[in-house]
Amino acid sequence: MAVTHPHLPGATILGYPRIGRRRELKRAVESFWAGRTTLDDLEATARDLRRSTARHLTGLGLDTPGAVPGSFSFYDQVLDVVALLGAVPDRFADLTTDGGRLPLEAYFTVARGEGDRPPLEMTKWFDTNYHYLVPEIGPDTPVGFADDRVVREFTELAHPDDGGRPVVTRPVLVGPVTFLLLSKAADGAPDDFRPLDRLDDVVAAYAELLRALAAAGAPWVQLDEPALVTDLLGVPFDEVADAVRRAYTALATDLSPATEPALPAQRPAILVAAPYGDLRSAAGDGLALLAGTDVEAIAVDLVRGAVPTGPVPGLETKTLVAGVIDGHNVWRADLDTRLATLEALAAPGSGVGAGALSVGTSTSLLHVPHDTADEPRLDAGLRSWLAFADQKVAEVVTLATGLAEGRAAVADRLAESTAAARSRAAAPGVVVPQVRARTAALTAADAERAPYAERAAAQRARLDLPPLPTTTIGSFPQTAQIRGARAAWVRGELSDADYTAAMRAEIASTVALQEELGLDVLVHGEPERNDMVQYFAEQLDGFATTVNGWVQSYGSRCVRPPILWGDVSRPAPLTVSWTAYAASLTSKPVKGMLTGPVTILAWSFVRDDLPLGDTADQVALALRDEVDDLEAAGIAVVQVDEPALRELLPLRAADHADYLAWSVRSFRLATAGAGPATQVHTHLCYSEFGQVIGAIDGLDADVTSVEAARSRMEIVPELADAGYARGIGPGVYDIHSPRVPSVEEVTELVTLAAKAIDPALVWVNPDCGLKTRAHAETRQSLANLVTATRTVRATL
Ligand code: MET
Ligand SMILES: [Zn+2]
Repeated sequence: MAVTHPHLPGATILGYPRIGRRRELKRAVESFWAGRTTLDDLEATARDLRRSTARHLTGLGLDTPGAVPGSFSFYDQVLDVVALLGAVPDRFADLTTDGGRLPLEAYFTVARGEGDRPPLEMTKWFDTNYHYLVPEIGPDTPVGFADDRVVREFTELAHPDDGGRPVVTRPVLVGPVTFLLLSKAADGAPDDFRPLDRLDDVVAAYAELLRALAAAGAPWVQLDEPALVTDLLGVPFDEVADAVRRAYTALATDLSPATEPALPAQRPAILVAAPYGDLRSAAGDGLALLAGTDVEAIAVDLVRGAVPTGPVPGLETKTLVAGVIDGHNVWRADLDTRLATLEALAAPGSGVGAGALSVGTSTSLLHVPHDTADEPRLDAGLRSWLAFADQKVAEVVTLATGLAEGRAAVADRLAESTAAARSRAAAPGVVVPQVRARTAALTAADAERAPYAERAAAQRARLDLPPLPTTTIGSFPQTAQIRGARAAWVRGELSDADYTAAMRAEIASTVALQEELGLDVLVHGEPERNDMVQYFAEQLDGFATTVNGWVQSYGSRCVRPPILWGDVSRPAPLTVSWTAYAASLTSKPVKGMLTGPVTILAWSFVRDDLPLGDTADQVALALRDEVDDLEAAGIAVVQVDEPALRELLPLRAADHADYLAWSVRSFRLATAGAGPATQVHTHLCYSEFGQVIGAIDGLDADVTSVEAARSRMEIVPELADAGYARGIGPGVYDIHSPRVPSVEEVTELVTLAAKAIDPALVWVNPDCGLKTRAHAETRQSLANLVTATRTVRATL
């Protein structure tokens, strides 16, 4: 039975950036890690940040109880649930206190590892650039209500001790089903054990938390269940549905202890949020599923997901939070059309039958920067088309006012939004006829190179490489000295000429090092690149970069994604002078290094007024021109990195074919201008590639290097089984740690690879670029890699 509950406020957001407008939390956490401040200092900074954020959001118009999300986290929202439950892996068990509580210091240890205790693994959160920590759950992992931090954070804002304005927030947590579906089985768990087997225990702990929140006076709680919008978790919909039904039947009930049945319902009203995609798919109807439970409200993503039309049984007793403002991108919304969507949903004749309607964001605003006002250097026109988190809050509030009071009440804001949309559509650079004409004229032949056999022969003749050629993935250590030179150059303290000289000196020593080590295909080392996407975005037309547009990538790590706002073209060569300089220093082949179209899009804010595949073609053509210029400069090997190929894979299986078609095509467009004697490499990392094996083959690169050390070359037999028959460089050591791999270790992995596929195809290289490593360990690791390769070569 549903409890009587207050209506959800008319306007809300699913979450807000938590790192701080000036990255206060990042600084505070890092200085605590460095031992410069105490735990008390850190807690105090965090409390101030929560307080100022809550009051700020109230001031922006989220001013009714429950409207402000309590979405703070010290590191990661999934790790927060691990802490809530005390569900820490055995190797950290000694860090918990009585009752399984994980003190904050230990919380960070679980996130970051310590000595020989590796941290939880990290992986991408749905189709975003945010990384969460993967819980490890086994049959005996402790699960209980171990930590009341959520309750304390609620209370501290509802009853502030600084005499300031109280804010009644809506605590936000990852829901129990999504938590378990994102977990992996703990080491040593029986083969048939799945984390979801612990659902009842986890739900019991959430029920206790809900009781405690109710006792503290929380009217609402938000449980995020994005597991409902994806087919990528490998669990059939029926099983997810069954888990959701069980969890929310247990939670959305009167939680009074059985011994005191006369007590009123002892829990907050529950909002289940399903961000990042469509609740309804060929696999099943998640909206009907949630509507059939007794939760009080459901938040749907109406940016990615379709707007429901027909009746949804059960929805008549619930609030529908219509996520019409994109939480995942930076564009100002066309409020007029969004309001029309809301009006249609709210109309008594709409047939959807929601009991009440709230206006919300499609996802948490975690994925966008704070405020466009912090970007004074951005072109004023472009800035007026953007909405960062604060602008999005204002949009939500405007729409809610328009819905409640009629269009007249927000007429001026609707008009402003329409005017911004018009100015954007008409602005120079948004549509560039020459760029459009070039993509429109593309034919299938533009994505085709000569047959592989012909290429392979031409490349053999030109490059004359030994069997098992050795190479690296591109970057060499980005030392403090390199970064210092760049910072001084950006500040204007180092002249262009001096900066170029400093980078050239770095390139020269990197080339010398590779020659000394005896590597076969050299690289220039990428010292001039601040970041593998930003470097290109800064030079291509159609992109803008920000100064304060930080978004959390993981933990205290933040990135500033470029904004792709217009048609993309290449005004001048991007990389040629550096690569050509490196090549002038050696007689060995030097590999040119480009970032591929999919990765450039994945790590930027992309435009919403052109299909992604079309934008990818534009980027591809810019890169194609660069490949031409590299060839003309005599470069014989060009690598186009696509580490994000798997990351952009849509959450729904039905969308995969289309995505794989345009992503593969854009890579081929970028590279197919290369003549047969030019060897094209690609590089993939960061994920399991099982789901995109066909696409890897489809890229038609002459050589593919791929992260493989931690999985012990697993990808090689998979590729061989799929009929892949071009060069393959499975990574032979993990570059994420300073550990130097031994000769024996590398020998073993190279041997493994050479057994799993035709040894004539195998290349030897690290898992990924070396930019985060130090010099000494890099030299030693690569020396071992070369020695090991020579040993295996001798056996062939
Ligand atoms: C994340 S993939 C990185 C590839 C790039 N060429 C590098 O070596 O840094
Ligand atoms: Zn990589």
